[in-house]
Amino acid sequence: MSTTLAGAAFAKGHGTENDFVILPDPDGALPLTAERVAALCDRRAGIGADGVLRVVRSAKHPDAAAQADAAEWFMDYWNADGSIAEMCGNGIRVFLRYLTEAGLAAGSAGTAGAEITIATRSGLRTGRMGETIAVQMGTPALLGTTGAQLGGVGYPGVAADAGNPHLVCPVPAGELAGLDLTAPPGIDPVVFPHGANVEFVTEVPEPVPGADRHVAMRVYERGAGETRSCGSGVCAVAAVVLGEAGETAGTVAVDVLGGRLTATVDGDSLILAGPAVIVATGTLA
Ligand SMILES: N[C@@H](CCC[C@H](N)C(=O)O)C(=O)O
Repeated sequence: MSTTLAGAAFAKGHGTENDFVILPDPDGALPLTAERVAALCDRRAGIGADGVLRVVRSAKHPDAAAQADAAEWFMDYWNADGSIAEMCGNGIRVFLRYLTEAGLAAGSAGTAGAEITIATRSGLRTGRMGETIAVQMGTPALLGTTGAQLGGVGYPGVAADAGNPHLVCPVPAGELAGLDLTAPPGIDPVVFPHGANVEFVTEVPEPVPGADRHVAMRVYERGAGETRSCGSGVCAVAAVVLGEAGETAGTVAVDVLGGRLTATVDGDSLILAGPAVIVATGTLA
């Protein structure tokens, strides 16, 4: 086993500009550490990304071996600061795009309409391939009211578990763009002992064809800072928006800084849909 990442293949991809370095590592042999992940994600001295997606055979990783019968591949997700997270909704779509473009998806799995199931630290997730990729994420659990502090202002919000922890805070129309997310919002460590991703969300009056509700969101991600999109955050936002309206079904269009995602809820089902592209491949020096 090598002691450095030198010579390792990589790809770079993004989903609504939530960007990732992808490391194909079928046997789980790369010596990945928090420091090396942070160096890869450094936007000046590294490749630059919000996180790393390591592509490992489920059978070869202790966090996924129990899922190996149902999913050949495990998304080993790391945040830009080197911390490990349980879930990444945009990461799943980029991971699936990588699998198909790299020829790692079995059979006809690369063709439009085909479904691919992968393992994550929060369990199995299945995506339907196409120009956009639609992933069955399951409905986040809503865990009650709490709040965030930003610039000395308190924002009441709802805690949600989308496989990873979220806090969804509605803000008045017109305030979203002016929020200063250069520093982490304050959150209650009792409610969030492992930190949280914080979404600020506001209604958008213009209707979106095919959607029942239209909102805009900005997010401060645990382990990455403000990012241009967060798929699991969109799931949490959709669950909160529909929940507060007393609805159990509907499609929510969510504008993020990097584009638009949709979340379609129907009972326990939540399908997150949006684009995912691979933009570069190379070899680490
Ligand atoms: N951007 C991701 C979420 C990545 C993990 C998150 N920062 C955490 O620590 O939970 C997404 O698209 O869901």
